[in-house]
Amino acid sequence: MEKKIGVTILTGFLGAGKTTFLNNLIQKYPNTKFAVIENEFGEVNIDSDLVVDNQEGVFELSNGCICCNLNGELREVLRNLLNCGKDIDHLIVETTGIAEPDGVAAAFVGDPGISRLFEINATIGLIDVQNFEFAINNHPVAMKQISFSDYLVFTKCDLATEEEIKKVKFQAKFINPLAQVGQVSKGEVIEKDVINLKAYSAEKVIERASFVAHDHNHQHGDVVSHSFTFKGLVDPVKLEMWLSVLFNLQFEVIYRFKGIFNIKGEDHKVVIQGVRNESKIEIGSLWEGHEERLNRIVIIGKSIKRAPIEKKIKSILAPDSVVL
Ligand SMILES: Nc1nc2c(ncn2[C@@H]2O[C@H](COP(=O)(O)OP(=O)(O)OP(=O)(O)O)[C@@H](O)[C@H]2O)c(=O)[nH]1
Repeated sequence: MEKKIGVTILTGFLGAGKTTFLNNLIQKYPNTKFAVIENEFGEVNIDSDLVVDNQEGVFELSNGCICCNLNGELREVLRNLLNCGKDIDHLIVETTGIAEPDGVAAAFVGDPGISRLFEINATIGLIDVQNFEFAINNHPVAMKQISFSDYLVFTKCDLATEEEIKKVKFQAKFINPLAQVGQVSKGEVIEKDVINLKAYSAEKVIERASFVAHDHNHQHGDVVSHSFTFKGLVDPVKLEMWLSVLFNLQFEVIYRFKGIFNIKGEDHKVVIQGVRNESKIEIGSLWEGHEERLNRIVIIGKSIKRAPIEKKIKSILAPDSVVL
């Protein structure tokens, strides 16, 4: 099978340090051939001129926001990128500071033509520790960016005290308990192997889910994250019906969905992720003999109530199942 091009999406509120991070990232991997897509809201794309040392080219998407009206053009740029004859290992998409990253990720997850050739690695969310409070209190999109990220990088740590950094990290983890975290100060190259996070792989989802405490909810403003753990065999047809309603009708309030299911008739863990109105279903590892077959779900979104989901969970279990 042809090797897919890894895709990393950079998100973060205006001025959070996305372009700075991008340049550091490219320098960190001198042997990786990067293509970069820069989306800028204005007609003139300045950020593309700020990307340094990139051999494989910077593709621009200007005068609109990639998460909404430029999504068709994103597909066009991806096609051009594949046809340009360059040997590309990894694609980085820098979104505008006001973009909703799920719309961009959905293009890579849901479009079969794209997902055949590109493999989403992760969404990296940049958080300016100094501007965090202002951004989340005044701009719902900043909340969404944090909620959706797989890896959160706290920037401008050189300008804040340890105490301030700790407070921001605590709050961000509260908003998104699934994300891994890192931090940078000006000019630093991030240590983590960020282009190989593989956050969308079944194994990584299973690994991250184990970090989230059982059955709880976190609330920050109107963004809430609920996690559920329950025993029993899940009926695949009922599950599919529920998720299809969730992803098609409620995707505007559900920012992120990750679930590991014990499906009736299946010896492997089934991992389902929701990205906007698209979903990704993967067969994960085998349930080990000694392992307790627990279903786990994490949902992050806006003003989501816990009780209806609990009710729904009971209704997707096969009739002979035991509920925790
Ligand atoms: N002190 C300090 N400044 C930083 C750091 N990261 C970025 N900056 C500065 O913050 C400003 C904004 O950084 P950018 O990388 O352009 O931020 P951006 O998120 O790409 O900005 P937009 O594209 O406008 O949303 C620049 O002046 C950077 O030099 C950091 O870790 N420490």
